[in-house]
Amino acid sequence: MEQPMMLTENDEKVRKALEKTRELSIPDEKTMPVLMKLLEEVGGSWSLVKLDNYSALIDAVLSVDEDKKKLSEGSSNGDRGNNKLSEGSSNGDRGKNPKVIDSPVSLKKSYETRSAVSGSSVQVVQNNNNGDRKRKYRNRISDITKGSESVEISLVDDVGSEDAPKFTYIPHSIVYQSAYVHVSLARISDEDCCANCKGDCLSAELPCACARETSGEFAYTNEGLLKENFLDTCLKMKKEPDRFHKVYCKDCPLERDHDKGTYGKCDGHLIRKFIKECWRKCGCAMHCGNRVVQRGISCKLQVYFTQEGKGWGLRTLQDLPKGTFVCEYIGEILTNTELYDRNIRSSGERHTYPVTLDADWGSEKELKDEEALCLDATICGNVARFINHRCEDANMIDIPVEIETPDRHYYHIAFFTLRDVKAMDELTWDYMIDFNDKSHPIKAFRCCCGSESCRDKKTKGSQGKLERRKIVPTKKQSGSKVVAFKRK
Ligand SMILES: C[S@@+](CC[C@H](N)C(=O)[O-])C[C@H]1O[C@@H](n2cnc3c(N)ncnc32)[C@H](O)[C@@H]1O
Repeated sequence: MEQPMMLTENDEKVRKALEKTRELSIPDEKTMPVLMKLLEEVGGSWSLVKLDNYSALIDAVLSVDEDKKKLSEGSSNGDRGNNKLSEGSSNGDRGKNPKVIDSPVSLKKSYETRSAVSGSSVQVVQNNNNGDRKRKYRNRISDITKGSESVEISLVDDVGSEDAPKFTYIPHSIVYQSAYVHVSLARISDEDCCANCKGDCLSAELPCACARETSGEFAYTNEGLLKENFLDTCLKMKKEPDRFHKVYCKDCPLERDHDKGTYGKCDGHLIRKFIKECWRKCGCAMHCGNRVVQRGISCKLQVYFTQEGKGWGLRTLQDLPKGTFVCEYIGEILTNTELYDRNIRSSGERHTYPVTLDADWGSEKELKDEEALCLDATICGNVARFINHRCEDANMIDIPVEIETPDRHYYHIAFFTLRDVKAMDELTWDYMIDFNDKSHPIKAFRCCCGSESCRDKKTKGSQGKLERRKIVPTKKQSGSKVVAFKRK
């Protein structure tokens, strides 16, 4: 008699497989028996199990759940015979029974095909009880970044109802057409860099020129977290902007009536606190503690389909301490006019993704159109395009970061955690929408944030219902907000 395959969690290969399924919140107890069965089926071939980022294993584990569900549905219909859970393929009744695991040959064939479509939604072809072949979509993309970030970011849809989001993943913002973003070494003066530094600026006896922006103290701790006092001041500025200094544009792009070519009164732009990171002209190394955002995403993140009616959302797969850099807001860099034109042409999509870069708008007498910029992640963007809004008690904040140019028409927007965040918690951001601003020409979405302090009072009792409405910023509050337009 053949000996059953013995697997232990200490086995390196098993450990790696379990890591993958844990990312999808599948407990090890559920994975282990399926993994053993799968290995038996494929003749112990780990290369088949690992193929396409463990898709065979993940599918097999998820199929067990689906099959159990079908079995219980079937038994309540008095249809027990046809829905018996198939233990492999030996009963010759495949047409009627949902499959648990394919034969090695079909498995290999199916996953070879799947590898070719890796990065798009996975189509599972299943037989239903009547033997009809029906298509069911279960979105699970192992890495939406397509290898462009240093970590993989998966996308899962437990609800199983939604098509995979259509957008192009880009890890860095790109000028769409007319935006003026001029990055040049000549523009970086000696005061804006630390050419004489070496290694890690945070370990130096005295803070270098790059700490000047943050009053001679680096914004980051030696552990790579944003300092608490810096975070707290940024939060205060966001919550109580009227207590802080504002600057006013002569012709504010947010107040422009694009049809008449006239401008309303500027509501003012907060003088925001910037982080300034070391960059190319600096003498320090890439591991310098004052280079956090530019090193990119390092947390384990996942895009998932929310249950509350917010569409896709972003969650963390690991505990994150307060002050952790999560990701940057990446998108196409558009001028305000380009965004206006894009919005006019858009057919009122449910989700919108533009964010203004208005931190410097009031500091000049005249702001040219090619200098009034925003980031639009609708067509091209990174994982931040999935961050949903939460009123008042969001767990992240957006902070402007200067990296490659001291010219503040263009800067980075980085998200940091505002408190300790637990693994599997949704990552949220307060978009600063005034849901009660009836005078605004474009209505915001109906908020389903679930916060006790939700500002969208009129939606109380109607959570989960979605309306086709557009994000708009409040004119009274400040921060990296979505762009407003004057529309007839
Ligand atoms: C930047 S996107 C966030 C990702 C989006 N949920 C998706 O599926 O692509 C912003 C859009 O998400 C939705 N959204 C974000 N936060 C929400 C909330 N608290 N309640 C309802 N919808 C929300 C709105 O449709 C909004 O226009």
